[in-house]
Amino acid sequence: MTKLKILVVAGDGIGPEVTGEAVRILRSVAELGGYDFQISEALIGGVAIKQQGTPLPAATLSAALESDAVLLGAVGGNEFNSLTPDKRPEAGLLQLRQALGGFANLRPAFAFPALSSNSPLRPEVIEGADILFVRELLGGLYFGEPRQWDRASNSAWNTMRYTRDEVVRVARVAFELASMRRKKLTSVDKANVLEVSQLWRATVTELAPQYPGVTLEHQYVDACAMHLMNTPRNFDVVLTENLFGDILSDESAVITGSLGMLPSATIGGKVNLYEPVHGSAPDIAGKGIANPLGAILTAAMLLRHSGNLEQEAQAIETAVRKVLEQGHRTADLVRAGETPLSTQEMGKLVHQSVNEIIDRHQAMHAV
Ligand SMILES: NC(=O)C1=CN([C@@H]2O[C@H](COP(=O)(O)OP(=O)(O)OC[C@H]3O[C@@H](n4cnc5c(N)ncnc54)[C@H](O)[C@@H]3O)[C@@H](O)[C@H]2O)C=CC1
Ligand SMILES: CC(C)CC(=O)C(=O)O
Ligand SMILES: [Mg+2]
Repeated sequence: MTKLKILVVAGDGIGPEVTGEAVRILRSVAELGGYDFQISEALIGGVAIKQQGTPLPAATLSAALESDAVLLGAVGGNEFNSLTPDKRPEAGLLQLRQALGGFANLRPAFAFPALSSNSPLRPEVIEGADILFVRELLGGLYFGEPRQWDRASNSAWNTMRYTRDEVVRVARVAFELASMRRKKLTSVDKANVLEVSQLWRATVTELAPQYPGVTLEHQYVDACAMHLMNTPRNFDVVLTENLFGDILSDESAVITGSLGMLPSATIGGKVNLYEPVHGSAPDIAGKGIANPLGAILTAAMLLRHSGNLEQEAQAIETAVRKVLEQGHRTADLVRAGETPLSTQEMGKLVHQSVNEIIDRHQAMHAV
């Protein structure tokens, strides 16, 4: 029997709202499949600062390290904006990522046919677009030392630093995933001006002969940002460093129709970390209107990568597609004149649909 110890760190803003819907579905998958999912919760981010004075309490960190998978909502909030980065809710997430050790953040972004009119891009541009970002998650500017805001000299600096080994390990993940997909890898950098990008490009190029079935191309990040919007179908797997991947994956929400649609999984470390791509969305938090589909699709990635439950992962993905095809939309996806569903209403519809798909599958196999 599949056993999974899942730690849920819902965090701030819409984090608890959207993870609530993902967890409801995970519990249901466990019940229908007879799996043993032990799901517990812990504090992270702004809520942890308020209750315990730190964005990543020791109890959260140890519970995370003892889990098979961590499901995160989002962290951050406007009330923390005046704090220095090391004290902010986001620091808790960066510390957690570092401790869990996952360095390859997989961020799929693809066009849902039912949402083609939600994208400002023309339907013929996005139709069939299916991109997998492999974003390096433990290096670059977010972690590089030195970092400082020196008020005396009115200057500030961060450091983008990578070692060859750090590039090799994430590039291997990207090459391998590309070889299982459409066999094209686009490595994104800024090698025309940054030494760190020259190391990145040289390292990726050096690995390429080990993956003869994969076509490798390089793009500068500025041009890539434009190509993603003009010709998204030309991309298969996109490999990039931490900051560039953060930006390009949010940009690619335009292909899908909403940032609220995008899931992610971080693999390669001691414990995999699963989080939707979006943040805590303070502008809509507490209203019950956030789109839970990114978080729900994140739960599907958790079942696939940590539970080896491919069938259940696909059941969730199919349910999301179906509910969208039936015309159901949260506020971020409605068009003029349409009535939006609440977060919970959308979650319940997907939940129902997942149950029906799994029930049907079980009935077929019982015959
Ligand atoms: N993984 C994480 O915990 C992340 C945290 N953040 C933090 O979140 C806070 C807010 O950052 P923003 O730049 O506003 O980014 P954001 O991703 O929270 O929101 C950007 C825009 O997208 C909308 N949006 C995001 N998720 C949505 C959803 N599920 N349904 C409907 N609409 C959605 C928001 O309403 C907002 O208009 C900041 O403190 C930031 O540092 C940002 C990104 C990732
Ligand atoms: C630490 C996070 C706030 C950075 C981010 O935006 C992300 O990982 O998507
Ligand atoms: Mg981001």
